[in-house]
Amino acid sequence: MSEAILTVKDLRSGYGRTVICDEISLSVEAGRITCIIGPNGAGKSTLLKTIAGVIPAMSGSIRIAGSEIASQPPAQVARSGMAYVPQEANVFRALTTHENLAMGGWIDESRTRPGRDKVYEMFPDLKSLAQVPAGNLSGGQRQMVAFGMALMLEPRVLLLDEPSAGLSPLMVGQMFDTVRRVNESGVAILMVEQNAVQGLRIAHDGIVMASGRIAMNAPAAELLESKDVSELYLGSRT
Ligand SMILES: Nc1ncnc2c1ncn2[C@@H]1O[C@H](COP(=O)(O)OP(=O)(O)OP(=O)(O)O)[C@@H](O)[C@H]1O
Repeated sequence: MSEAILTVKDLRSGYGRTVICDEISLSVEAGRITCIIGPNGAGKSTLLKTIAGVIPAMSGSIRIAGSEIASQPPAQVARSGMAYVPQEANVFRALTTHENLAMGGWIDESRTRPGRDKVYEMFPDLKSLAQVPAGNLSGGQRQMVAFGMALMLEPRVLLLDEPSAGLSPLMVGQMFDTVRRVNESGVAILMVEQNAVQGLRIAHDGIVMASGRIAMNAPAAELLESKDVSELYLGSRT
Protein backbone atom coordinates (compact mmCIF):
# COMPACT_ATOMS: atom_id res chain seq x y z
CA MET A 1 0.00 0.00 0.00
CA SER A 2 1.30 3.53 -0.81
CA GLU A 3 1.98 5.98 1.98
CA ALA A 4 1.65 9.75 1.93
CA ILE A 5 5.05 11.44 2.01
CA LEU A 6 3.57 14.95 2.04
CA THR A 7 0.32 15.80 3.80
CA VAL A 8 -1.22 19.28 3.79
CA LYS A 9 -4.25 19.99 5.95
CA ASP A 10 -6.50 23.06 6.10
CA LEU A 11 -3.73 25.30 4.86
CA ARG A 12 -4.27 29.04 4.54
CA SER A 13 -1.68 31.45 3.13
CA GLY A 14 -1.23 34.68 1.24
CA TYR A 15 0.66 37.94 1.26
CA GLY A 16 0.47 40.37 4.16
CA ARG A 17 -3.08 40.06 5.41
CA THR A 18 -4.49 39.03 2.04
CA VAL A 19 -5.56 35.40 1.96
CA ILE A 20 -4.82 33.78 -1.43
CA CYS A 21 -5.02 30.03 -0.70
CA ASP A 22 -7.54 28.65 1.75
CA GLU A 23 -8.87 25.31 2.99
CA ILE A 24 -6.15 23.44 1.12
CA SER A 25 -5.87 19.77 2.00
CA LEU A 26 -3.93 17.35 -0.16
CA SER A 27 -1.50 14.49 0.04
CA VAL A 28 1.30 13.30 -2.20
CA GLU A 29 2.08 9.62 -2.09
CA ALA A 30 5.62 8.26 -2.13
CA GLY A 31 6.79 7.49 -5.65
CA ARG A 32 4.02 9.40 -7.40
CA ILE A 33 3.68 12.58 -9.47
CA THR A 34 0.88 15.01 -8.60
CA CYS A 35 0.18 17.82 -11.06
CA ILE A 36 -1.63 21.01 -10.04
CA ILE A 37 -3.41 22.87 -12.83
CA GLY A 38 -5.76 25.85 -12.91
CA PRO A 39 -6.26 29.29 -14.43
CA ASN A 40 -3.86 32.22 -14.03
CA GLY A 41 -4.04 33.72 -10.58
CA ALA A 42 -5.65 30.62 -9.02
CA GLY A 43 -2.95 30.55 -6.35
CA LYS A 44 -0.92 27.57 -7.61
CA SER A 45 2.50 29.21 -7.16
CA THR A 46 1.44 30.68 -3.82
CA LEU A 47 0.48 27.22 -2.61
CA LEU A 48 3.82 25.74 -3.70
CA LYS A 49 5.73 28.61 -2.06
CA THR A 50 3.84 28.03 1.18
CA ILE A 51 4.54 24.30 1.19
CA ALA A 52 8.21 25.06 0.46
CA GLY A 53 8.32 27.52 3.38
CA VAL A 54 9.19 30.49 1.17
CA ILE A 55 6.13 32.31 2.51
CA PRO A 56 4.66 31.47 5.92
CA ALA A 57 1.44 29.52 6.39
CA MET A 58 -1.25 31.61 8.11
CA SER A 59 -2.76 28.44 9.52
CA GLY A 60 -2.94 24.72 8.86
CA SER A 61 -0.47 21.88 8.77
CA ILE A 62 2.25 20.67 6.38
CA ARG A 63 3.79 17.30 7.20
CA ILE A 64 6.64 15.36 5.61
CA ALA A 65 6.44 11.67 6.52
CA GLY A 66 4.38 12.67 9.55
CA SER A 67 6.66 15.48 10.84
CA GLU A 68 5.25 19.00 10.97
CA ILE A 69 7.27 21.48 8.87
CA ALA A 70 4.95 24.52 8.71
CA SER A 71 6.85 27.47 10.24
CA GLN A 72 10.13 25.52 10.37
CA PRO A 73 13.27 27.31 9.11
CA PRO A 74 14.39 26.45 5.53
CA ALA A 75 17.31 24.26 6.67
CA GLN A 76 14.90 22.16 8.72
CA VAL A 77 12.50 21.87 5.78
CA ALA A 78 15.38 20.79 3.51
CA ARG A 79 16.60 18.24 6.08
CA SER A 80 13.11 16.81 6.34
CA GLY A 81 13.43 15.74 2.71
CA MET A 82 11.76 18.44 0.65
CA ALA A 83 13.33 20.44 -2.18
CA TYR A 84 11.78 23.21 -4.27
CA VAL A 85 12.52 24.48 -7.76
CA PRO A 86 10.98 27.95 -8.17
CA GLN A 87 9.75 29.12 -11.55
CA GLU A 88 12.20 32.01 -11.81
CA ALA A 89 15.63 32.90 -10.49
CA ASN A 90 16.30 29.24 -9.76
CA VAL A 91 20.04 29.24 -10.55
CA PHE A 92 22.98 31.58 -9.82
CA ARG A 93 23.75 32.93 -13.28
CA ALA A 94 27.28 34.07 -12.49
CA LEU A 95 28.25 30.63 -11.15
CA THR A 96 29.13 27.58 -13.25
CA THR A 97 26.97 24.45 -13.36
CA HIS A 98 29.49 22.76 -11.05
CA GLU A 99 29.32 25.63 -8.54
CA ASN A 100 25.53 25.82 -8.73
CA LEU A 101 25.30 22.13 -7.83
CA ALA A 102 27.56 22.74 -4.82
CA MET A 103 25.22 25.55 -3.74
CA GLY A 104 22.29 23.15 -4.07
CA GLY A 105 23.90 20.84 -1.53
CA TRP A 106 24.34 23.62 1.03
CA ILE A 107 22.99 21.69 4.02
CA ASP A 108 25.76 19.10 4.03
CA GLU A 109 29.12 19.87 2.38
CA SER A 110 30.38 16.33 2.91
CA ARG A 111 27.71 15.17 0.43
CA THR A 112 28.71 17.63 -2.31
CA ARG A 113 31.02 15.35 -4.27
CA PRO A 114 28.95 12.13 -4.21
CA GLY A 115 25.77 14.16 -4.73
CA ARG A 116 27.23 15.91 -7.75
CA ASP A 117 28.49 12.63 -9.22
CA LYS A 118 24.96 11.26 -8.92
CA VAL A 119 23.45 14.31 -10.62
CA TYR A 120 25.99 14.06 -13.49
CA GLU A 121 25.14 10.39 -13.84
CA MET A 122 21.46 11.26 -14.14
CA PHE A 123 22.03 14.23 -16.45
CA PRO A 124 25.16 13.47 -18.55
CA ASP A 125 24.58 16.69 -20.54
CA LEU A 126 25.26 18.69 -17.39
CA LYS A 127 28.71 17.18 -17.02
CA SER A 128 29.84 18.66 -20.32
CA LEU A 129 28.50 22.03 -19.13
CA ALA A 130 30.16 21.80 -15.72
CA GLN A 131 32.43 24.83 -16.20
CA VAL A 132 29.94 27.01 -18.08
CA PRO A 133 28.35 29.92 -16.18
CA ALA A 134 24.63 29.26 -15.83
CA GLY A 135 23.91 32.67 -17.37
CA ASN A 136 25.37 31.39 -20.66
CA LEU A 137 23.16 28.28 -20.80
CA SER A 138 19.88 27.88 -22.73
CA GLY A 139 16.61 27.99 -20.81
CA GLY A 140 16.31 24.20 -20.92
CA GLN A 141 19.87 23.68 -19.73
CA ARG A 142 19.36 26.17 -16.89
CA GLN A 143 16.20 24.35 -15.86
CA MET A 144 18.24 21.12 -15.78
CA VAL A 145 20.81 22.81 -13.48
CA ALA A 146 17.97 23.97 -11.21
CA PHE A 147 16.69 20.38 -11.06
CA GLY A 148 20.19 19.14 -10.28
CA MET A 149 20.57 21.68 -7.46
CA ALA A 150 17.34 20.45 -5.88
CA LEU A 151 18.43 16.81 -6.23
CA MET A 152 21.65 17.60 -4.33
CA LEU A 153 19.43 17.65 -1.22
CA GLU A 154 18.47 14.01 -1.95
CA PRO A 155 14.82 14.93 -1.44
CA ARG A 156 11.96 12.53 -0.82
CA VAL A 157 9.58 15.03 -2.33
CA LEU A 158 10.33 17.64 -4.97
CA LEU A 159 8.19 20.73 -5.59
CA LEU A 160 8.38 22.03 -9.16
CA ASP A 161 6.83 25.34 -10.21
CA GLU A 162 6.08 25.24 -13.94
CA PRO A 163 9.18 23.33 -15.06
CA SER A 164 8.22 23.79 -18.73
CA ALA A 165 7.76 27.58 -18.57
CA GLY A 166 9.60 29.45 -21.29
CA LEU A 167 10.94 26.32 -23.02
CA SER A 168 10.65 25.49 -26.72
CA PRO A 169 8.19 22.67 -27.61
CA LEU A 170 11.12 20.27 -28.11
CA MET A 171 12.61 21.17 -24.73
CA VAL A 172 9.21 20.85 -23.05
CA GLY A 173 9.12 17.16 -24.04
CA GLN A 174 12.64 16.63 -22.71
CA MET A 175 11.77 18.42 -19.48
CA PHE A 176 8.78 16.16 -18.86
CA ASP A 177 10.97 13.11 -19.59
CA THR A 178 13.36 14.44 -16.95
CA VAL A 179 10.54 14.87 -14.43
CA ARG A 180 9.49 11.28 -15.10
CA ARG A 181 13.07 9.98 -14.69
CA VAL A 182 13.53 11.82 -11.42
CA ASN A 183 10.25 10.34 -10.20
CA GLU A 184 11.29 6.85 -11.30
CA SER A 185 14.45 7.26 -9.23
CA GLY A 186 12.15 7.28 -6.18
CA VAL A 187 11.34 10.98 -5.66
CA ALA A 188 7.69 12.00 -5.18
CA ILE A 189 6.82 15.12 -7.17
CA LEU A 190 4.29 17.90 -6.64
CA MET A 191 4.32 20.05 -9.74
CA VAL A 192 2.43 23.12 -10.92
CA GLU A 193 2.00 23.16 -14.70
CA GLN A 194 0.48 25.68 -17.10
CA ASN A 195 0.98 23.05 -19.77
CA ALA A 196 -1.93 21.09 -18.32
CA VAL A 197 -2.27 18.27 -20.86
CA GLN A 198 1.38 17.26 -20.85
CA GLY A 199 1.61 17.74 -17.10
CA LEU A 200 -1.37 15.49 -16.43
CA ARG A 201 -0.13 12.90 -18.93
CA ILE A 202 3.00 12.19 -16.90
CA ALA A 203 1.23 12.56 -13.54
CA HIS A 204 -0.48 9.89 -11.48
CA ASP A 205 -2.72 12.33 -9.62
CA GLY A 206 -4.15 15.70 -10.56
CA ILE A 207 -5.45 18.72 -8.66
CA VAL A 208 -7.47 21.55 -10.17
CA MET A 209 -7.17 24.86 -8.31
CA ALA A 210 -9.53 27.79 -8.75
CA SER A 211 -9.77 31.00 -6.71
CA GLY A 212 -7.29 29.76 -4.12
CA ARG A 213 -9.13 26.51 -3.37
CA ILE A 214 -8.95 22.94 -4.57
CA ALA A 215 -11.80 22.46 -7.03
CA MET A 216 -10.99 18.85 -7.99
CA ASN A 217 -8.58 16.16 -6.83
CA ALA A 218 -8.60 12.94 -8.85
CA PRO A 219 -6.42 10.48 -10.77
CA ALA A 220 -4.70 12.44 -13.57
CA ALA A 221 -6.19 10.15 -16.24
CA GLU A 222 -9.67 10.96 -14.94
CA LEU A 223 -9.05 14.72 -15.16
CA LEU A 224 -7.73 14.31 -18.70
CA GLU A 225 -10.99 12.59 -19.65
CA SER A 226 -13.25 15.00 -17.78
CA LYS A 227 -15.35 17.18 -20.08
CA ASP A 228 -15.55 20.02 -17.53
CA VAL A 229 -11.80 20.08 -16.99
CA SER A 230 -11.18 19.82 -20.69
CA GLU A 231 -13.43 22.76 -21.56
CA LEU A 232 -12.19 24.96 -18.75
CA TYR A 233 -8.49 24.25 -18.52
CA LEU A 234 -7.04 21.94 -21.12
CA GLY A 235 -7.73 23.83 -24.35
CA SER A 236 -6.78 21.94 -27.48
CA ARG A 237 -5.41 18.44 -27.02
CA THR A 238 -2.76 18.61 -29.69
N1 LIG B 1 4.33 38.61 -4.00
C1 LIG B 1 3.01 38.84 -4.05
N2 LIG B 1 2.41 39.82 -3.33
C2 LIG B 1 1.09 40.04 -3.36
N3 LIG B 1 0.23 39.31 -4.13
C3 LIG B 1 0.75 38.33 -4.89
C4 LIG B 1 2.16 38.05 -4.89
N4 LIG B 1 2.37 37.01 -5.75
C5 LIG B 1 1.17 36.66 -6.24
N5 LIG B 1 0.20 37.46 -5.72
C6 LIG B 1 -1.23 37.37 -6.03
O1 LIG B 1 -1.69 36.10 -5.61
C7 LIG B 1 -2.69 35.61 -6.52
C8 LIG B 1 -2.32 34.20 -6.94
O2 LIG B 1 -1.09 34.25 -7.67
P1 LIG B 1 -0.26 32.94 -8.03
O3 LIG B 1 0.97 33.39 -8.74
O4 LIG B 1 -0.14 32.10 -6.84
O5 LIG B 1 -1.27 32.26 -9.04
P2 LIG B 1 -0.97 31.10 -10.10
O6 LIG B 1 -2.16 30.20 -10.06
O7 LIG B 1 0.35 30.51 -9.84
O8 LIG B 1 -0.98 31.92 -11.44
P3 LIG B 1 -0.05 31.82 -12.74
O9 LIG B 1 -0.48 30.57 -13.44
O10 LIG B 1 -0.41 33.07 -13.49
O11 LIG B 1 1.38 31.80 -12.27
C9 LIG B 1 -2.77 36.61 -7.66
O12 LIG B 1 -3.90 37.43 -7.43
C10 LIG B 1 -1.50 37.40 -7.53
O13 LIG B 1 -1.68 38.71 -7.96
